[in-house]
Amino acid sequence: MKQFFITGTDTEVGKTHISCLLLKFIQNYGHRALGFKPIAAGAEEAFGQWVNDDALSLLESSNVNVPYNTVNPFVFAEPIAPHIAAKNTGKTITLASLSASYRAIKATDADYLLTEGAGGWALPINDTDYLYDWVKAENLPVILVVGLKLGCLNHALLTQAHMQQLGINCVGWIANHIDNTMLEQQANIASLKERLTMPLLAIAPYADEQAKLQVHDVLLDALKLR
Ligand SMILES: Nc1ncnc2c1ncn2[C@@H]1O[C@H](COP(=O)(O)OP(=O)(O)OP(=O)(O)O)[C@@H](O)[C@H]1O
Ligand SMILES: C[C@H](N)[C@H](N)CCCCCC(=O)O
Ligand SMILES: [Mg+2]
Repeated sequence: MKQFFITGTDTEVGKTHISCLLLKFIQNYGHRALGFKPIAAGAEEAFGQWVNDDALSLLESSNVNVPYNTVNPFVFAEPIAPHIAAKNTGKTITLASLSASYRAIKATDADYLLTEGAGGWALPINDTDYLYDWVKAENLPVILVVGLKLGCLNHALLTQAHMQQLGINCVGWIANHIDNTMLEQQANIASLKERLTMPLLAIAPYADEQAKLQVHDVLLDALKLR
């Protein structure tokens, strides 16, 4: 099973959007692809349980059928920082519980498992640990989604610097056009290409969910599709 962790330069930068496009892209190569959203904050009650839109989108874009709770083991009603939501509801997210949930979803027959983070790279999960501690413990290769907006240079460069400090294998970044009013979009992509040491894997246009990724050949290598 090939496994990747999808992080982003911030919350609301398109991690779910890109993860869903990647799941479909991988399926076009004849593989079984499944999404995992270990921690989600912001949910509504449906079918007698709390469900989160990201997890539902990932599930819809997957071609492996698994129960909701397997895709999203930690779900909180309030759209707030998950460690605060956990504290408010008397729950604790631990590295061990994340890994136990991960073992459960890895027991499926998926060829590809894409895990979407929550928020940006440095997401607290409890008083002491961060989601990146889990990514490191699981030794997951990472794909960084850069939401193109003013401020993304700082976010992308700091994220890269921290990943390098931790010895994380970031296989590449994806430029996601989330703000069609942004000035100098191409110059910003060029600035990132000059400064990020990992390859640009794809560019996602500003568009609805049917949008196609502009795929660079390196994406196939990064995803081990060839
Ligand atoms: N390429 C795009 N073009 C237009 N809208 C986009 C694009 N990518 C994302 N969006 C929109 O931006 C919003 C945030 O995207 P998305 O939910 O994928 O972000 P996220 O990083 O997964 O957020 P979260 O931190 O909540 O998980 C959504 O409304 C989504 O539809
Ligand atoms: C609710 C939101 N959409 C995400 N699911 C959670 C974002 C957490 C951000 C934490 C932070 O860095 O401040
Ligand atoms: Mg999301």
